[in-house]
Amino acid sequence: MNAKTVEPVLQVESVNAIRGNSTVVRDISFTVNPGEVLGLLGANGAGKTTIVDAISGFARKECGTVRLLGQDISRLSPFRTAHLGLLQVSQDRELFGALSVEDNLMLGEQALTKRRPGRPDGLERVFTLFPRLKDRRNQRANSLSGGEQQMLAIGRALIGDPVLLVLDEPTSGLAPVLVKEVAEFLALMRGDGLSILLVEQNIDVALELCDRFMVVRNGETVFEGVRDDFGKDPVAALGALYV
Ligand SMILES: Nc1ncnc2c1ncn2[C@@H]1O[C@H](COP(=O)(O)OP(=O)(O)OP(=O)(O)O)[C@@H](O)[C@H]1O
Repeated sequence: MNAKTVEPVLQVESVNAIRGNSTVVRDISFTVNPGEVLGLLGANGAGKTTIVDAISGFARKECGTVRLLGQDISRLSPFRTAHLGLLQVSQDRELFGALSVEDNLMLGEQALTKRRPGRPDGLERVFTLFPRLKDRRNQRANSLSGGEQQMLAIGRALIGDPVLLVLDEPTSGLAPVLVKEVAEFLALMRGDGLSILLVEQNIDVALELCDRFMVVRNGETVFEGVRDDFGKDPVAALGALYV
């Protein structure tokens, strides 16, 4: 495939983003190509969430451009970017605890229905990918394990048929056994050819899943590259970029 002919799913150009009254992210530029998993990495407070929030419209941009499949989405609200297929799963998952697994998933389908009316059943596609959600379809979301809740939050985004899936630290706060489980279902999604922007602090998970890596520190990009760029000890090389 000729790389020059492939239109990126996401193009971010020279974005500065604001939290409160401060510019906490400066001059961020990157692309996500179709079927690629781009890892956005960095230590606590480096600016990862602000970057993805600026892309999806949750955080204010001071300047810069964001394009989704070539369309300028820089000034759109999160609601509009979601309807164009940029679906973000936030760190706190934002599930409706008192609602069933199935009802939580059906809420995700609303984004799809507005964008592409008439598309057939997404629920079954999610249940095929995550049979455990099918087993628990009538259970309340707040009765699920942490890993299952993450699976549900991602399933709800998948049901909206994302052009780009943005995952903000899906393994955050999970016990090691659940981190492994989440990594396994992310690998399944990767195999499905989804385009994913993955915010991740866990170096092992990132190295396992990402095609390319971008590391930020103090709101600026300090590294962009592929696994081979890390040399013989990628865990150490990547860890050194965090500090
Ligand atoms: N509402 C706010 N007002 C001012 N500064 C903020 C606000 N929210 C976040 N910040 C600051 O912005 C910077 C970037 O935070 P951000 O949450 O994007 O980092 P992060 O890399 O996602 O961190 P974490 O991994 O802890 O979620 C931090 O220095 C943080 O203190």
